[in-house]
Amino acid sequence: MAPTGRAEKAFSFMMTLGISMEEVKPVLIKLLRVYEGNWELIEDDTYRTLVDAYFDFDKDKVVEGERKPNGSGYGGQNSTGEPSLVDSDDCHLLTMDSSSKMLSLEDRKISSKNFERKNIKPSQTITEDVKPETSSQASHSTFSEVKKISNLPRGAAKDGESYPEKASSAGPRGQFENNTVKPRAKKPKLLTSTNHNGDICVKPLSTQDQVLQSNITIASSSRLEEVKISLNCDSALSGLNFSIPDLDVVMRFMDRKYLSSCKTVDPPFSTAKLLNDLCSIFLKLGLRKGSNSNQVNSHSQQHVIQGERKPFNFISDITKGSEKVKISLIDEFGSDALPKFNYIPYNTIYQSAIVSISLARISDEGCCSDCSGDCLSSSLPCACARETGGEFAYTPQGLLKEEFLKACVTMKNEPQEHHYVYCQECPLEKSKNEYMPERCKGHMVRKFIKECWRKCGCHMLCGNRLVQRGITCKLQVFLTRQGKGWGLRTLEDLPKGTFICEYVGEILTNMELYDRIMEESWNERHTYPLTLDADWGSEKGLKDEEALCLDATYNGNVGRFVNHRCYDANLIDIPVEIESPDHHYYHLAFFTNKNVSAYEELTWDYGIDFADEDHPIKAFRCSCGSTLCRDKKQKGKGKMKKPSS
Ligand SMILES: C[S@@+](CC[C@H](N)C(=O)[O-])C[C@H]1O[C@@H](n2cnc3c(N)ncnc32)[C@H](O)[C@@H]1O
Repeated sequence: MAPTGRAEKAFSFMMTLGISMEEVKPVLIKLLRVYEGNWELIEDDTYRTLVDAYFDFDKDKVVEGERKPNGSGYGGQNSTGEPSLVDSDDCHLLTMDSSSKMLSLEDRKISSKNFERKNIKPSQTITEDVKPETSSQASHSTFSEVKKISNLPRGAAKDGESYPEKASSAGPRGQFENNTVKPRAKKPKLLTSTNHNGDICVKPLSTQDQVLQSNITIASSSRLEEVKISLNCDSALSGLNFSIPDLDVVMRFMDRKYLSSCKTVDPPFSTAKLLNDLCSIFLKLGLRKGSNSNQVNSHSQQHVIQGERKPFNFISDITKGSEKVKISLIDEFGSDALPKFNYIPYNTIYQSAIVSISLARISDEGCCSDCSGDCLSSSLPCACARETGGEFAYTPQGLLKEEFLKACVTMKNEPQEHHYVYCQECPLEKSKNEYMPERCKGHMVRKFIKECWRKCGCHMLCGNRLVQRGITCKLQVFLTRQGKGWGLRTLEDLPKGTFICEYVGEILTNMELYDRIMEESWNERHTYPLTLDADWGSEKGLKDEEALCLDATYNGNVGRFVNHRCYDANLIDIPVEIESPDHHYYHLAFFTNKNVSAYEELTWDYGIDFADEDHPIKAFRCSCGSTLCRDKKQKGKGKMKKPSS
């Protein structure tokens, strides 16, 4: 029996706590029985009941060993005196009731093996074997090469024409000045191995030295750890199946116990109790992990012999600590290789791109040096709101304003002739054929947001500094089921207008991108370049070094995982000016354009025109699943009308 949508969501949520489907399933079935199928009670308060029930179940199973007869377990009362939910006999029967689509116990055990660092080979870094690239090859482009560039995701299209998508720029948080990505090795093999090192993987499985590790820092006053709280594990634990649990998971259990459930206001609360609980949760999770990891080894051997099962993968933070929030990655099916790229939180110049950032270029009229505090709370909008017609684009709650969002969505979905500008010499056409470039096909005029920046007098927490403060939502990279590869989803409900993330990559000139595509076979399954062309049409004689693109193939952030959806995607990409007053360079930020529920995939419309016969080689066969899908080659698709916004 395949899990229902609600069960799937519950499993996905528990996965984020590092608990597999196999482990959750018996508890969930029990709860459903006890609550007579009332899902609300289970889903309430972000699955609090399920987590608590699982935890009690797990505790009884692992710590107490053999379950006692009815009365002391889930059928009676648990140690906290709360009614328990499952009895041991049923539990056994229910565990046998595994559906073929769910991970079996073997899956879970084997999967843990994949957490081992050895499964992700120590990578060569991007600094190895590097040679600078030249862009000179571009001038020798042939017709077939020209065709290849059409493989890129393309920008919002005008009447059936489409162009490389726009993206935006560099270090919103002011980090990229003079940061140049070291020249990339020419062989993709080298580069693609730069991906995940130990920092971002779940720790290796239980070993004696881990077991005996002590003084594990759980909190500190700052990174310097002037004052810190450490956990000290008793060496007697080495005699048990104990392995250091993932601290992130421990903290989430604590959050759940105290914060999400508002237990902090209960009379029994005390700091000492909280810290004791932290220790006991650490112990319980460690024992669970230890007992799992012991089983892993034997089963992973079985895996090799039988060659049937593949592990699933879980990485607790793909950002390597470079974002304010951790972003996990999960492959519930164990069916795909881990993504190979280097995580960077800010756009970074690859080599020749010119991105002028200087305070002198920001005029006094172009910033708000006289402001202080929060610009959004002042009675008159400051100079930084001029770009958006004298009104700030953001609400005091940190969301995009409804009217602004609506105007952007309308422009994207229903572009009019006057929404386009045309270059005299289009960099895109020039990169395809330098000597006889074709006529510019037009670039969509974009609505920009302008954020306050360093010359402004306001606070870093000013409401007009949203994108530059970085990602704050709970996000997860996951393996999609529709053959789209990896995708991005939210782990929490998000209101319309929420900032999700930027699209971050290497800043390349258009020529460099072309060279990159030509030099390499570019046979990769997925492609990640975008064109920052919002300003191309409005300037005469744009220099090559000013016609910029972003490529997240080798270096990028979580934005590189956002898949395409035709028309009714839940994200919209909006150009944001932060540190660079000219619009050669800008940031491309994703915002939700509707309310999005937890565990929904986040998608944006790449603007690809699948019907464009001039570009027979498509970037991909679209499987977005939208009833408005533009890829009419997909079976069962008729002529689709654009939605009105
Ligand atoms: C920017 S990447 C998105 C992340 C990518 N899925 C991955 O696994 O890394 C763009 C690529 O994802 C795939 N993709 C995105 N949206 C898709 C869709 N609607 N249908 C099929 N493939 C899609 C295509 O291979 C495309 O070249």
